[in-house]
Amino acid sequence: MSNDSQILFCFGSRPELIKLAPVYHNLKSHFNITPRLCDTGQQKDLLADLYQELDITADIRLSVMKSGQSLDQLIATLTAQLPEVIKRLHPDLVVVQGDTASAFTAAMVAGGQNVAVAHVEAGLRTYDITSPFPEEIYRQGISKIAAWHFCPTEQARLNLLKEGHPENRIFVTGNTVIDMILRQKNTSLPILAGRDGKRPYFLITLHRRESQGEPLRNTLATLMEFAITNPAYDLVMPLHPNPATSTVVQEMLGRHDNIFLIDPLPYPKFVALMSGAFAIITDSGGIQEEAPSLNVPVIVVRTKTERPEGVENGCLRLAGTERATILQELDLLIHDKAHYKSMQTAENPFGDGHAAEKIAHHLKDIAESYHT
Ligand SMILES: CC(=O)N[C@@H]1[C@@H](OP(=O)(O)OP(=O)(O)OC[C@H]2O[C@@H](n3ccc(=O)[nH]c3=O)[C@H](O)[C@@H]2O)O[C@H](CO)[C@@H](O)[C@@H]1O
Repeated sequence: MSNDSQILFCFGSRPELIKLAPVYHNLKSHFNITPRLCDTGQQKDLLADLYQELDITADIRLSVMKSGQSLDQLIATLTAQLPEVIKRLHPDLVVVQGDTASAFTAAMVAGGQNVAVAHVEAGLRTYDITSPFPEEIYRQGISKIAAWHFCPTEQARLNLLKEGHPENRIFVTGNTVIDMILRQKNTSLPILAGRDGKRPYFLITLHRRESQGEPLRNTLATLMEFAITNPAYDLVMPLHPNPATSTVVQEMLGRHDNIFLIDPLPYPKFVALMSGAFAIITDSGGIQEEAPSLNVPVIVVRTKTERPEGVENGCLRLAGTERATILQELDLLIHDKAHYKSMQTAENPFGDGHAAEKIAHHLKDIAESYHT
């Protein structure tokens, strides 16, 4: 590849940076290519420490967030600012990851400037644009624009083939988050004030937009009931900075002996917290992929998942957001040892830890083919 060839990564959230970091490091170490990085600023606070932890520096940091801003306003601001970035850097290829507003807008702007787009974590689908909302809209939109698709699983590839994408533009690589999790060094568990470290705990994260309102309240009331009736277990919950969820969580789960609400944790500490958990209750996407590599069962409090492979393999259970189904899954975990063991030992279908090197290899060839 000629030295002048340019790859630009555009991202804005914690999971995008976590999942793009292994690709970035592979391009640098195996091909001597340093991709340019444009951080849109969508989750500025969550990314602050992450750069240091991942040994990465962004070339461009936009500052697009305003308090109370809607996703439409964010997209409008990014649509106004990104063309200038792309014109100035003149990349041969723009790489986006996943399903955020930043990824969607970057793909749209790059596509509009006739710059090829490559999509990491392509082909995840529920085919319901209300769940996850608005991520399903963003990822379907990105697939329409992208010329190259890196799928974590064979199922994701089949989704894209069914939608008519050409076979020779789709690569099954595994998910880069597995590369990341397998390379995490053992970090000691964070000490939580007032918590006896010997008690088993459920780790909880909740932040999906479509759950806000009734589904979130149902889930939280159920978790409180579980905490009261099962005092031998602790519930530990790092709060997502989105006030729409954290305010309700504080109101409904605050001030209870075996419930610990904490600030978001730096990635290595969070991985340690996942590793030590009895089980995880979450609506996060990345955690559904990571936890099976740590042999920790996951209860997904969503009505749909775009990760059916995890349910089929037995590492994830889809509990929905209703009291009866959530309690049923939690009771099974604490009372049925064979069930717990089978979840704990189920194979992780989302990757083998070599996704990033495969993607980096393709990106190098692709960028070279576009370079003039
Ligand atoms: C619809 C959907 O599923 N979409 C997903 C969505 O992301 P998500 O739902 O996975 O987002 P979060 O749950 O916020 O982040 C998770 C990451 O954060 C780490 N973590 C967590 C708490 C903490 O205190 N400290 C941390 O370090 C954790 O280990 C994990 O790696 O967008 C991504 C980007 O496009 C997509 O890839 C992805 O499909």
